[in-house]
Amino acid sequence: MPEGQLLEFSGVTKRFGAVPAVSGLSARVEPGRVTGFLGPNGAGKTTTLRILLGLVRATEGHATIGGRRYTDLANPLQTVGAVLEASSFHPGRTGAAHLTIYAQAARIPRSRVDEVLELVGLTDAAGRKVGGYSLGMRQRLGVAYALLGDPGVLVLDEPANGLDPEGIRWMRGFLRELAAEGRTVLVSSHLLAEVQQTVDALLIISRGRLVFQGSIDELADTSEYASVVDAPDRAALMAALQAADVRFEVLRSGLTVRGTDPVALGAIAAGAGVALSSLHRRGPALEEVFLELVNGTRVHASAAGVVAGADAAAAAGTDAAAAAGTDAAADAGTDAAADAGARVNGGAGAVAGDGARTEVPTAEVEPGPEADPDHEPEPESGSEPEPDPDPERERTDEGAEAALTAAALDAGAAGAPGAAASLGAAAEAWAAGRADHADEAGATGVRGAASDEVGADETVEPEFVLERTPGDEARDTSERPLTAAPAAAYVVAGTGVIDIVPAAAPKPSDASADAAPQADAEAEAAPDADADTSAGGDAAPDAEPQPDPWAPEDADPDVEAIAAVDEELSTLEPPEDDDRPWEHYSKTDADLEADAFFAAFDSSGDAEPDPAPDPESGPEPEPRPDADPEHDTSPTAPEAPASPGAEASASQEAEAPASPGSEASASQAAEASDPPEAAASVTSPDHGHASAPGDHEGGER
Ligand SMILES: Nc1ncnc2c1ncn2[C@@H]1O[C@H](COP(=O)(O)OP(=O)(O)OP(=O)(O)O)[C@@H](O)[C@H]1O
Repeated sequence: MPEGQLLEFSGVTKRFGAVPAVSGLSARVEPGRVTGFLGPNGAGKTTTLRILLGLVRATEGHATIGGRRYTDLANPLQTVGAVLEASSFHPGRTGAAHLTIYAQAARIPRSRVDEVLELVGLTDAAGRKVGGYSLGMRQRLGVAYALLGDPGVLVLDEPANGLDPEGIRWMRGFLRELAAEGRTVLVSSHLLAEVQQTVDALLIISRGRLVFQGSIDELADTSEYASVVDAPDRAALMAALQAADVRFEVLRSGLTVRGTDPVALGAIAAGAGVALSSLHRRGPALEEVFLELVNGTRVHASAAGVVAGADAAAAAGTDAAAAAGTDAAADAGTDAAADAGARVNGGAGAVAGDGARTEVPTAEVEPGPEADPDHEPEPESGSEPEPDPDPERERTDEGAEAALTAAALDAGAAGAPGAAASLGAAAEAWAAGRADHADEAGATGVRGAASDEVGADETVEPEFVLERTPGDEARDTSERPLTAAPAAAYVVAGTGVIDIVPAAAPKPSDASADAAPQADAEAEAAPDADADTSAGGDAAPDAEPQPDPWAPEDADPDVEAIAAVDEELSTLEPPEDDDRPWEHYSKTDADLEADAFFAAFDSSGDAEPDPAPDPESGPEPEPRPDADPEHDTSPTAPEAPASPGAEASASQEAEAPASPGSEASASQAAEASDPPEAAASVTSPDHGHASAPGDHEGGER
């Protein structure tokens, strides 16, 4: 039986620029229980969980799992199963293929895939592509992924999202079972009602601060509770209570007693031989208590030290002021003063939950008593960050850090041979590369490698996925030569769910590592063999012959194995009962002809012939009488959009409409000649690294 581990947060603070996402959070999460991690939107739950999972670096403090930081775990996948969001699975892979690939990378027996699919009730849908899964099915798949390594710790971010009532009931029972087995289960939610029936313990945060820690029973003060008792013979009951010196109020619903709990009342009635018709405890609605805690009008002793200096901003109901924070306060290390509502002038930048930068309206907050400059903020319990023993951790390049994290995350075991090791090494190669070029992160458009600045998307999702911007090619080849292209790399979604990206074979003229995500996208297209995959097929005759990353002699053996698993487990045809047939639509010959016909008109206005075609790029493409789907899915296709050669190909493709019969390639070129779009599809936060099934499935719509 897997062993649950104690999770500890010690003075965890995270600031994104001026935005304090988490402030001095100290808490414990015990094994053998389901712990709810509650807070309103933007309270800092996800950030805290990401810190726990090593996906985000804490500004101060640390979080440990069984006394170790995540990055120090020997077998992370077997220790912690985590799902931070349900949507980051590649839509072109089947549920079974996803899990099999992760299992393989972590050296988990393949039989475990069937087990976890069964556990989450997805056996029947195992062979369907995730693009056709409902949100609830993705949640289940996320849980299956988390359980793959049979870990003792489960960390689930809003697992009930998207589940129907039956699914929510299932999830509740399932989590309780896992906790009953001794595992540590930490579940976030922004609704108390959602977790109320499931959790044994609660952590509640508001604006990054812990405001409650304890059991649900402890949420309200015992003095706020009353017992209501009644009996068919009410007079006899009243006499019994009076004899026991218990004061009561007579209401229509029964006798209301304060200060005596229901057990004691039951005993008194039993002692007097009075049969009861009702006995229950009545207290303030827990939802109200929760709201009061998060808006700062109620302070609970369990977090008294942490929330000391009651938050004037909260009292004034000015969330914006709290979110804005003040640099001055942060600099002075007086978070309490910042929250107390030091006057904030001007709008402040903040990042919305979806990662988009938004302007927080100016909030003028009169300083409350705690904003008094003489006011000494109370020390936060346990918030003193321990000095980090490892100076390496002090590096500010979060991209590199995240790469290392990812390497550890899925490698299964440090130094594990085979796929896990080679993939981990690849991630480390990236990490090293990023560390050396941290200052270039913004310029090269590597998302997630930026600093803590507000607006920087610091999630780890794209750490190994380059969004190419014009000029990247030059930097890639001259300023950042890679001595060896990684055999494969990870794509870590912002959610923490990881995908494995086989990379293109190294090639001097190409930053081959950059092609990896595209290769992944195309890898998905390959089994489907659809017609208008990309312009790569047409580009092939013009460009230098490219090594085929999928040819057996060029492919890393492990990558090949992964591709084989993919192919084996991917259904080429949707099942008959498929409820999303459009996800699997493949273009017919007639569709292709129509595309070609209209593309000729479109291109005549949009795609000007290139007056000076690059002489290096080879001869004009041969006009083709028709668009040959086989040709379009040429193995060289993966490299075209992401490599420098692709631009040359694309510009040549723009000429194609002038050549009779080449309209089909023109339409494909139009799709391929927009590298930023291709890059965006690789790093979409909604899909981890793919924006839509059609992007990867050879023109499926
Ligand atoms: N990468 C980032 N860059 C800048 N600010 C961020 C970033 N990630 C989170 N934040 C900010 O940190 C705060 C906490 O966000 P977080 O996502 O942790 O909250 P949450 O409690 O999980 O919210 P929700 O319930 O809406 O998911 C918010 O103000 C958010 O805008």
